Amino acid sequence: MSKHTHAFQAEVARLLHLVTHSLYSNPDIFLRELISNASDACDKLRFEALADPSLYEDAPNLEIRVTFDKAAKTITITDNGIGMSEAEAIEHLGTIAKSGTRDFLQRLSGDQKQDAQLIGQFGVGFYSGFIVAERITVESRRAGLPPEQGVRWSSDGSGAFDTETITRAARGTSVILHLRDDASEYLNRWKLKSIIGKYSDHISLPILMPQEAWDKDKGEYVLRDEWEQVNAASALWTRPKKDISAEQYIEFYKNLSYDSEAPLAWSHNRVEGSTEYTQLLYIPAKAPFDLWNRDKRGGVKLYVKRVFIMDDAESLMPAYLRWVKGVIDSADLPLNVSRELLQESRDVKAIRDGNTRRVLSMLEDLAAKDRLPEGEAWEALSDDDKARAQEEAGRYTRFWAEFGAVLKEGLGEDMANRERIARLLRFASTRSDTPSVSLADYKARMKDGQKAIYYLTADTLAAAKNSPQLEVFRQKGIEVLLMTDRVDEWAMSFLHEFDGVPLRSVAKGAVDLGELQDEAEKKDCATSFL
Ligand SMILES: Nc1ncnc2c1ncn2[C@@H]1O[C@H](COP(=O)(O)OP(=O)(O)OP(=O)(O)O)[C@@H](O)[C@H]1O
Repeated sequence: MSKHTHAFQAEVARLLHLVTHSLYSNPDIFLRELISNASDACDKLRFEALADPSLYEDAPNLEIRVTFDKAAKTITITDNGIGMSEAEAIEHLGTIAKSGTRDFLQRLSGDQKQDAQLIGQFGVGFYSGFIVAERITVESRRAGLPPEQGVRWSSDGSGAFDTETITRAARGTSVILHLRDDASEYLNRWKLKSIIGKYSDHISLPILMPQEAWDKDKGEYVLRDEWEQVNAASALWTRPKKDISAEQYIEFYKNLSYDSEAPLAWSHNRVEGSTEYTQLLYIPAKAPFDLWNRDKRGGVKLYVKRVFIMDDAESLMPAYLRWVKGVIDSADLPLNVSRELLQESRDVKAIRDGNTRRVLSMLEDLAAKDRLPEGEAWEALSDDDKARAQEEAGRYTRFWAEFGAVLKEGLGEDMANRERIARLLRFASTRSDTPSVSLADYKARMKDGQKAIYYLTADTLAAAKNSPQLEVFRQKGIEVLLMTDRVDEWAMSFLHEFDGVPLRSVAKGAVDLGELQDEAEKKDCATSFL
């Protein structure tokens, strides 16, 4: 049972330094992170046990227990999930595997306040325990290994950690936080219970806490041996819509996405028919920093009958919608579905098409409500409706500023929905410096006799506006769309017309302004393009 000391990977050491040294804006999240790990560990066990049911040993009911000890100043979070072998503990708790956390480290600015906020947004998983703990001990035993092959991992969060082999009868993991003196407020049942209620209510496993009773002799509350479930423990998406409040949807989104901002919109549906599934999809308010990484598609989690299957369910969402977050729970897919199978499955294709259509209609809805109704239409609204309309106005503009450029990829990627995507596009133009002009707006104000929608691509708005190619259009009072995203030229090459009107780049040689131009002007114009 010898003890070994290991150095943390340099990146972990940096992260820990930050966690322990920065003023943390919301220390409560340590519990959310550790409960989420415990829940993941149970999901993993359930998944592995599909192939090998003996992994359940004699404890098939998966659960998470949270308790504390005032005298010892500890909080313990225990799960009976997959557990870790000694080698796994060394690897998983000593290095950072997640690319997200690495990106996070790269983005650190050195400004403590800003960086502390960033941690809040990302959540740094296990290491957030060090926000409140001066030492963390983890005791674990992997499902399937004998009790003598348990492990104790321990660290004070500076450069190194120790491991030793222990005997542990129960499968799974206990994370024991030895609290710092200034974190003793967490040695309180009510406090822990309310944090669990706030952040972890949706966790689909029971979270248990010991009950408390008044001890007359001691003159204080003491913990009893009886356990009480403190979360609702029904996966949020399985509950009927009418029983879920907006706050619960938003909190679930924050847990899912690590985004600190509320989403712009969500949509929750049970889809019935030849393929049955539940769909809960969110449109975030802010783009992630890795939006341009087309390979990264961790937004939508796939469950099969409430069993978590995989995280980066690429097959569930096309690349141009990779920023959508949410959950799909299918009743039809086999539980042991593999990545390869996912790609071939007709059910999955149906789910993906359904998701795409759903997101597009959420965006259409946001777009329709982006501007407040005017005149009589506005007057006709009740006060409640006016308030709602005011709240919803401007959301599509926000969406477009964050995600518009990625949505344009859809023109090239998703032929079936090209028309719908085209209606969602917004551009700056010779009439508007902000990207607020839709193709429909443009078409509605085309001049009599104008036969095409004109656009110009350039590196910047200033360059576009100063382009000599616009001169003739200005003279004729014809609006030109100004496009400055890198993706524009590529994307527009897929869009030849909109609602029966052809699209023309003003840069592509002589432009025929048709009846709007007399012959002499046409000649001038043609030479000016040579
Ligand atoms: N309770 C646990 N049971 C089993 N393994 C665990 C447990 N907690 C952590 N681990 C292991 O340690 C790894 C690192 O945990 P950490 O929380 O830092 O990152 P993560 O879980 O991968 O990411 P995140 O928590 O941000 O989703 C996990 O991926 C998992 O393999």
